[in-house]
Amino acid sequence: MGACTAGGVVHDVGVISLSHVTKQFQATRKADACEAVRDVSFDVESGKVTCLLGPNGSGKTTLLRMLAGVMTPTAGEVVVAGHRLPGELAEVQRVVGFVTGSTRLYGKLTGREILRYFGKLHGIERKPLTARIAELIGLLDLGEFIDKRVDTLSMGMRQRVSIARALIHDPRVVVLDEPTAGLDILSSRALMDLMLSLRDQGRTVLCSTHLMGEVSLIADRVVIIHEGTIRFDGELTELYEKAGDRNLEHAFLEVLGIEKKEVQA
Ligand SMILES: Nc1ncnc2c1ncn2[C@@H]1O[C@H](COP(=O)(O)OP(=O)(O)OP(=O)(O)O)[C@@H](O)[C@H]1O
Repeated sequence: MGACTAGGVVHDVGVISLSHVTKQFQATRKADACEAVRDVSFDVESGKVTCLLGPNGSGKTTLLRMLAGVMTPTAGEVVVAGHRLPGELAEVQRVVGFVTGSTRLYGKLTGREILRYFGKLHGIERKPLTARIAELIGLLDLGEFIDKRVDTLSMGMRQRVSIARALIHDPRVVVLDEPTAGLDILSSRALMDLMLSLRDQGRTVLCSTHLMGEVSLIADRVVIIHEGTIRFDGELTELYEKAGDRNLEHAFLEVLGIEKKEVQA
């Protein structure tokens, strides 16, 4: 793993490293065969927020699942913080926090009980775990509902507990799949602030989103995927340069090669 310096801060290059990664799904009774991700290679560095963008079905979730170790590539190599997947899954799970909308929380437990349970699974001692839970309650504003049963919470409240659960072990690599889906403006802002503060602490943050407003607020770097292949990989400033005096949405559509059709329609 190399290092580069930007603004006097040393960043680890390639904290997440994907090399020629492909994922094919076999045909089932419910779905056709599909190549969701095709020959994808890129590195994600620490001390930056990288946003992964792409239309519905472009392969974002599949890609994020593979680098969080919950799905195995058909071909190619995934290395996270120096640990190769799938062989070193336990090591990867120790350093990665994966926030995904598909996380199911056990409804009969309270948020605090869930955080305690996962904290213990990560081997965190009682005292530091109590302190970490208190910290996350503050950061994600969970105070009002942390002691209520999860099956009595709203979708947005559950999402906030789910984010806290993914961050309980204070991971150095944070991977978030559309984390603000279902959150109100205040909670979305709080989460974006949290991502920025993780970045400022030198963590690696990779986040998928559909919202250009979010991208402009938090992204240092943008990766655009379409039909399973990478179409853009660069600094946010480069995407702004593509946009010229237009907005980011135009630059996004241009990268996808569908801007002209949209304008002519
Ligand atoms: N388990 C699966 N079996 C078969 N095909 C799948 C499976 N999971 C995803 N796919 C297909 O892989 C492609 C990429 O899906 P993926 O969920 O990664 O897209 P996405 O970019 O996250 O989309 P969205 O923005 O809608 O969440 C889609 O064509 C999808 O139908």
